[in-house]
Amino acid sequence: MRLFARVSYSYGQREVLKDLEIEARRGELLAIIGPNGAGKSTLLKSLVGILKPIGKVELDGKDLLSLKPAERARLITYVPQSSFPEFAFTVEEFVEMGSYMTGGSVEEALKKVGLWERRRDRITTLSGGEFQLALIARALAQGSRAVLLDEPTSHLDVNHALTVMELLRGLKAEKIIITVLHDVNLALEYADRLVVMKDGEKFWEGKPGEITPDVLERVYGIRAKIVEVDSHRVFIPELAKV
Ligand SMILES: Nc1ncnc2c1ncn2[C@@H]1O[C@H](COP(=O)(O)OP(=O)(O)OP(=O)(O)O)[C@@H](O)[C@H]1O
Repeated sequence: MRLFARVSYSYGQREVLKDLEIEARRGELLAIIGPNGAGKSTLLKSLVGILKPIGKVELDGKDLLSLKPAERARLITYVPQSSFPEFAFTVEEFVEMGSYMTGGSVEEALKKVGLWERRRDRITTLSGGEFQLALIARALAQGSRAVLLDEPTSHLDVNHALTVMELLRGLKAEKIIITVLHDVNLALEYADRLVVMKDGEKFWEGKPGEITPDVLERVYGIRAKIVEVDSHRVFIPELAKV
């Protein structure tokens, strides 16, 4: 399974994606990082067809931009930034919304994220971290080949953030997984490949082990170090801005 895209996108006169090329394959977790406003969410929305970019988006050679929504839903799924729901669905009903266009398995999705026991609870009774897992279950229930996630760990404590990242690591064997992350250390630890975005362009791409502090300093406009701790690479921003 392979997703390939080359896209530009403008909001009105303002071009926020500038002929950006991206490729993702099953078996590798691709993380997109970069500062606020770099265009990360716009890129994901362009890849899944929420926005209509100029260019091409292909999944296993199929042109996603020309497909009808129901056909596209079988191939690619978007997990939006978490915002807590106001409505009174049960967890199971919420996850069923993912499967209704494609007929994917709700039970399998709930079991995969560990919410099967909570399926009859109201979605509003879940914690923020559990709700994020429900969002991922809803995406899995869609049964698509590619899942694109927008900052799935942003409201989570470190334990829940690791749970989500472990889940994604487990899913990469069966699906194309692309995730936007704000936490550089989660990206360094879990991604097989990193795309660093700045001002609507790809600023750097490579393996997490290859990125240098200089790249992160230039893209985030800070001073930083990358140190090795127990054979993990850890990004440490210098706290006082110079
Ligand atoms: N609906 C919109 N209309 C006009 N401009 C928009 C719209 N959505 C986003 N933008 C602008 O496009 C640029 C890219 O936004 P985008 O949300 O893709 O960035 P991001 O990298 O995901 O940012 P963040 O990390 O803050 O979520 C920003 O300058 C933003 O202000």
